[in-house]
Amino acid sequence: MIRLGLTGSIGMGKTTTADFFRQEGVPVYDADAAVHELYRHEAVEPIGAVFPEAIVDGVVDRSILSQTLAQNPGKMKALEAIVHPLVRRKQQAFLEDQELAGADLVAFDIPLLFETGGQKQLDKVVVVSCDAETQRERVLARPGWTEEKLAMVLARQMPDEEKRARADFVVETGFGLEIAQAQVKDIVQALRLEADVPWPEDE
Ligand SMILES: CC(C)(COP(=O)(O)OP(=O)(O)OC[C@H]1O[C@@H](n2cnc3c(N)ncnc32)[C@H](O)[C@@H]1O)[C@@H](O)C(=O)NCCC(=O)NCCS
Ligand SMILES: Nc1ncnc2c1ncn2[C@@H]1O[C@H](COP(=O)(O)OP(=O)(O)OP(=O)(O)O)[C@@H](O)[C@H]1O
Repeated sequence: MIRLGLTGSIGMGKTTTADFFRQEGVPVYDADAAVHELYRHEAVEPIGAVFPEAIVDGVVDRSILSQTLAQNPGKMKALEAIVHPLVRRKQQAFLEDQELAGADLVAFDIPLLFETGGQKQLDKVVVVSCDAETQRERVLARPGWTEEKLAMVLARQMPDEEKRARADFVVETGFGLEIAQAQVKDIVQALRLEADVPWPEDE
């Protein structure tokens, strides 16, 4: 089984690109979705111990958490120390399920893949990328996002240029959906060919 990482900085188009992989029949683990789920269940208690104001009706309120972090960016480290080990556990469970199901190719959509060293457990990495101005416009168009919040997030992410340099494949999302989808098809085809190569027989 080939384990493919899918990463890219904020607003680069990871979610959209992950859906193109799903359309090619590739099961995709979604780290952001895992965090959303954790904020309703396992992460509520440990986050409540450090950020009591962020627990509303028994779940983590992301907008309150964001406000706390904007006032005190140093607290992001404490949050990551709680969230990242829980996310890794969910990722491991996904991998085991897919191994049992006999999948030939699986992808892991992980925003902070390089920043957390997660690529070491994967075989190849796809970086999703576009120009910085398009990225900024996309993020600031989202409700609740400001220049300050974007700067706080970007400061904790590896620069796009460095990610591109480390990639096995780059999907360009600044030229429309069709071009990006065609690139995904090519990547999946190349990886499936690689996975099909039979091992040389023992002599
Ligand atoms: C800061 C929070 C509250 C903002 O929530 P909100 O719903 O507004 O945004 P969302 O979670 O969709 O994040 C949007 C993007 O921000 C980036 N981002 C999120 N957390 C981080 C982080 N700790 N460091 C760098 N970038 C981050 C990612 O590119 C992500 O895709 C939230 O992102 C959070 O709790 N982050 C800490 C957990 C974490 O590290 N998640 C990253 C994926 S494992
Ligand atoms: N290939 C593309 N062509 C045109 N627009 C795109 C393309 N890929 C993504 N977009 C647009 O860019 C925006 C951000 O995309 P998406 O939500 O997939 O990014 P993301 O990397 O998952 O973001 P985040 O890291 O912030 O969660 C969306 O409005 C999406 O429609």
